[in-house]
Amino acid sequence: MDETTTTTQSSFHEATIVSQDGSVRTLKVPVVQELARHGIKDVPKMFLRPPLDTLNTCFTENFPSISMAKLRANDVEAKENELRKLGQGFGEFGMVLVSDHGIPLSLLSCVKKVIKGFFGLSFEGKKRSVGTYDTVDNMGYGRNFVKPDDKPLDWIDRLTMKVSPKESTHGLNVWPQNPTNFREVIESYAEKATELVDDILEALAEALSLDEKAFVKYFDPKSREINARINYYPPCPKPKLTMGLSPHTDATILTLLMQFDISGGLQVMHKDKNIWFSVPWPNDALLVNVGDLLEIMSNGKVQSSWHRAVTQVDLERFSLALFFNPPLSMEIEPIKSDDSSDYEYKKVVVGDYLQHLYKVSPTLSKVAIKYAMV
Ligand SMILES: O=C(O)CCC(=O)C(=O)O
Ligand SMILES: [Fe+2]
Repeated sequence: MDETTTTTQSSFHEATIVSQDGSVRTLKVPVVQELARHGIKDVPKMFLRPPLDTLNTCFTENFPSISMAKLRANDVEAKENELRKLGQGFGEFGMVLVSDHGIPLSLLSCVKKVIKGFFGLSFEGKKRSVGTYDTVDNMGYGRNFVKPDDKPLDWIDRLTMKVSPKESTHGLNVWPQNPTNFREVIESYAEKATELVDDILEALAEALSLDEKAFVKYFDPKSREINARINYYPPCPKPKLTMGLSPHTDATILTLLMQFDISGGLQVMHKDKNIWFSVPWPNDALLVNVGDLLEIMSNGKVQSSWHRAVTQVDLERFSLALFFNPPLSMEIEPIKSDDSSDYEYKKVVVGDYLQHLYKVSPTLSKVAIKYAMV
């Protein structure tokens, strides 16, 4: 039978719910892709929330954007200019768009193709393709984040995999088997993306007048953690009453995002203006997002972004996030520089910080980072 015709409206993800008192139970959550496929008009209550402030969202042509080609070239003046934009963008929004990134467009096309191949399968087909994830938290297809009882659920389907270190997936059936080249393609992309992220971290160190290796030295190629998450936001009949991805910061050093098929959806809070901005994301540009750990390491000179994804009526959207982290057992702290004497952040163990963030999430504003503040 055709894979795409075997779905039913009664497909569910199993979501683990942790209540305030610590008790744990499992909730069956409708698969939003299946709801959208069946053209539902009434969004189930568990996804509804008070009307969104979307009318207050700002649009700007001047969103921070850097050219990697200029940053990597030998033209001193052009490089200085990109370094300034990088530092400024990370300081104001906690993110910058990256053009001329050097990752072949043919590879980006392959990434889109395998992702669409997977999400084009029926629900049962997807489950068969990915196998089970019994021992890895938050990995796998479609599990929702662990949420307190009363919080509305996000309008999203997800697929999360460990990319690095490779041994960490040993024995687990963590990658889709269908499409057959899924893993190979995403790993090739992650390899190129890692070079890009290393270059950005070196550039950032230069922009902040730190030693060039100040950040990348935490990123030993053998031990660093890279997770990949595909976010799929199907069309939603009630965009003002739902959220694709609730406001959050990423528990990373950096996150690299690519998106398709449409450019709207991601919004970010401006640090001082306290207004949501829609990210004007050109085709084929990538987006690099500051996570909480880089905020700590830079002693607040760059800020992790407070961001969210909204839903849209007739449009579907995919994004692929690569989350870059040091090993969970590593300690990080603000990097000493000549001009800093006051440290606003303290030493934390990466894994402890991540656990803290997941424990307190979701929150209405950026509070998890306070755990790492003096
Ligand atoms: O869909 C997007 O653009 C944002 C995704 C995101 O914030 C995440 O995966 O952490
Ligand atoms: Fe995020």
